[in-house]
This record gives sequence, C-alpha cells and structure tokens, in this order.
Amino acid sequence: MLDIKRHPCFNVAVKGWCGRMHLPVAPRCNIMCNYCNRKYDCVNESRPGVTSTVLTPPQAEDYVRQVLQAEPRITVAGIAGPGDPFANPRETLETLRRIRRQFPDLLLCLATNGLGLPPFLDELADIGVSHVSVTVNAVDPEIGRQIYSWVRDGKVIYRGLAGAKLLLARQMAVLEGLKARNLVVKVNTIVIPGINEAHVVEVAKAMADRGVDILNCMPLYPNADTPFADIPEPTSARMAAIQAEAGKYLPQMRHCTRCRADAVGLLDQDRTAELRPCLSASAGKAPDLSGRPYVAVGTLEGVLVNQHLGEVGRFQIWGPDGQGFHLIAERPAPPPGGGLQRWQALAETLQDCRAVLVSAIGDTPREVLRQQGIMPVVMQGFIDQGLQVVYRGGDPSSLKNRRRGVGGGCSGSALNPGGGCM
Ligand SMILES: C[S@@+](CC[C@H](N)C(=O)[O-])C[C@H]1O[C@@H](n2cnc3c(N)ncnc32)[C@H](O)[C@@H]1O
Ligand code: SF4
Ligand code: SF4
Repeated sequence: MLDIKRHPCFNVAVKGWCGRMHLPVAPRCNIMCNYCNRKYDCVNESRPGVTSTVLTPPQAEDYVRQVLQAEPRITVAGIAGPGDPFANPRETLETLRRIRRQFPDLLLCLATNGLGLPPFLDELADIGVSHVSVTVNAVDPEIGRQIYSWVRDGKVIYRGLAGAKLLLARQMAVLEGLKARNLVVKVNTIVIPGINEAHVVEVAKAMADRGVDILNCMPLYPNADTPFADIPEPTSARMAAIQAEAGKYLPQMRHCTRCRADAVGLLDQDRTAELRPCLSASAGKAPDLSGRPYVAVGTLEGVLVNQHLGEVGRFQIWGPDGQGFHLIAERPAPPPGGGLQRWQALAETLQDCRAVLVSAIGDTPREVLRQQGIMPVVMQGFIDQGLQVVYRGGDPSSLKNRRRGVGGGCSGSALNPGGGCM
C-alpha cells in the first residue's frame, strides 16, 4: 500500500527525507501562458519549465532506475513539462504505466493546466497516480484572458475571452473529476502583480468549494521574451500577506522551490546538476523500435528519395519482407501551414515509423520527429539504399549527395548502434 503522505510538496513534514524527480517527457503545450518561456536552458538556472533534455518513455524508465540508485530517498516521480502532460498524452501515459510497473513503491504525480486532462481521468486513477497539481490562475475569465495568449483545443485555437472561458471550464471539470476519484489535488496559482494578485483569494475560495486539498501561491518568475517580462516578481512580504489571506480558505504550500522540468533531489538538497550525467546517459540510449516497423519516404515516383519534408503531400510507407522491402501504404501528410503543430501532427501520422527518408528537412521538424522517436535521414538516391541503412546498419551520412552505392562502413547505424550488416 502506497503511503501518500511521502510527497514533499504536499506534505512539508517529510521534505527532509522524501525527494521528488521530474521526468521531462512532455515537450509540447496546448496553451500559451504569458509568463512561460521554456526555450532557453541555462543548466545552472532553476525556473519552471526548463529542461536540459527531453526523454522518451523508455528513456525515462531508464533514468528513474539510475537516479534511484544514486538517490534512494526519491519517493515521487512526476511529470511537470517542459510543456503540458496532456498536450503529450501518449508519452505521459506510457511513462506513468512504465514507472508504475517497474517501481511500484514510487508515488506518481503530475502538474498540468488541465485543458487536455478530462478524457484521461479514469486512466490516471487506474494507473495509480495519487497526486495532481492543476495550475489555476484565475476563476474570472476577464482576468484569465490577460494571462493566456491562446488556448488550443484539438485543431482550434481560441484567444481572448473564449480561450480563458474554455480553460476555466475544463479546469473546474478536472478538479471535480480528480476529487471524485479520490486523488490528492493541489492548485498552483501564479501570483502576477497588477494582473491577478488581488484575485488570488477568490481563487482560494473557489478551490476550497471544489474540495482542493492545498493551494500553492507561486510568485511570478519574470521571464525574458514573454509578455510579462517587465512585471516585477512579487516581494516575499506581499506573498506572505496573500498566503495568510488565502490560508483562511485552504491549507497553503509555502515551501515551493519553483522547480525545473528535470529537477531531482530533496527540495532543500537539489541534485539536478549533480545527477545530470544520468539524464544525459538515459537521453543517449538507443530508441525503442518495437511498435515502429516501417519507414516513411518522401518520393515523387516511388524509386528515388527526392522530396523535401515540407513539400511531401503523401508519404510512402515501406517495410521489410523476406527478400527486401516493399511498399505497404501511402499516407497523406498534414496540410502545409500551422508551424510546430504541423510537425507534431506529422509525428502522430508516422507513429509506426522508425525513420523518415527525405532529401532535406528544417531544424524544427527534425527535432520534433527525433524527440518522438522518428529518425530523420537526409539523403539523395534510391529508396532501397536508404532502407538498407535503416534496417541493416550503416552510416546515414553516407547517403548524402549520392545516387549509387550505399558506401560507408557496416558498423551499425544511428538506429541500430553497434549492429552490423546482416
Ligand atoms: C512549467 S509548468 C508545467 C506543467 C503545466 N504545463 C502547468 O502549467 O501546470 C509547471 C508550473 O510552473 C509554473 N510556471 C511556469 N512559468 C512560470 C513563471 N514564469 N513563474 C512562475 N511559475 C511559472 C506553471 O504555471 C506551473 O504551475
Ligand atoms: S501551461 Fe505550463 S508549459 Fe504551458 S505555457 Fe503555461 S506554464 Fe508553460
Ligand atoms: S515546483 Fe513546487 S510543487 Fe512543483 S515539485 Fe517543485 S517544489 Fe514541488
């Protein structure tokens, strides 16, 4: 039986001997808070949402194993970004299931804006997630609209009042759903001077009405390159006054350290920097290719790899057979436009593919696909040559600017490190 009291954020009494670790498996977000900047990572900096790397679910499992050896006082594994867990539900749920299976003594925890959570309430309870933090910065959409630039629900983006209303409605449904399933719920409220600081007590009252267990009023960390960059951080005296007033309605968390998305250690004895080699080692582990039998190809006529990723209208999907390779299917690419969302949609479309063969690719899609476990291979030449390298080993860079002959050695490929020709 898990002891749910061993969470250092929800129970200040145990923070001296119970630690937390964040698993950075959720890079995308579905809303834009005007204070959030996850772009720049200075490894010495402790601020919410930054991480030095993003892990896949199998890599996260490996990372937990390493960290528990180095720091057995970790009692909680949580997902707190760098984006939102439910803008990345596949990665989030797979990670939680893996950790629950492999490390049954760890408590499982999540921090979310709540927007994408409703379809997964039952699944979270089934997996045994015990603690959830929902960030609720306003219970009045007129205030919320000043905090959120946009809110994306599926393919639709809402701005202004419509976005704030939708987010608030989802958050209220989530709080009710979590409490109905007996999870322990914390609400994070970012205190933003001049925007919601006079409203925090209203948030506390509304959260108390919904059965929330604890409120964490977090001072704004003014981030460069955000709309709130010039709003000063609230003073500790102001924070203490707000917490005292809000404390009339709900227990307060007063020991939050505004952690990174890859934080690890006791709250007062952070070991994030010291244990970073474990994180990097796990991030460098070969991708798990089970469930990815195919390769997507950008080709005009089905013989040569000759399309830039961005111009592919239909991908050919190839797979191995007894003698060689054969075309399995054709699959439409997401329509042009939409920036990052287009590449995320593409990663979903190709989720059974281990690689994509194209003649060129931009930096952003390269990174998005790579993070989702799809290896971009930039090449010129016959499709068959690329498939040989992906499935049987070889150096993908040997395929650049070549029309004939695979070339390169047989000492394994980026997808099959150490594996030679078969
Ligand atoms: C990075 S978020 C990840 C989880 C989820 N996306 C969310 O917002 O709840 C973790 C927490 O950090 C908070 N946060 C992000 N940027 C912040 C900032 N500049 N100042 C204070 N808190 C911040 C979020 O509001 C959230 O409560
Ligand atoms: S929901 Fe979380 S990750 Fe997304 S923009 Fe807001 S703070 Fe950043
Ligand atoms: S940000 Fe605050 S609540 Fe979240 S893990 Fe760190 S100390 Fe705990």
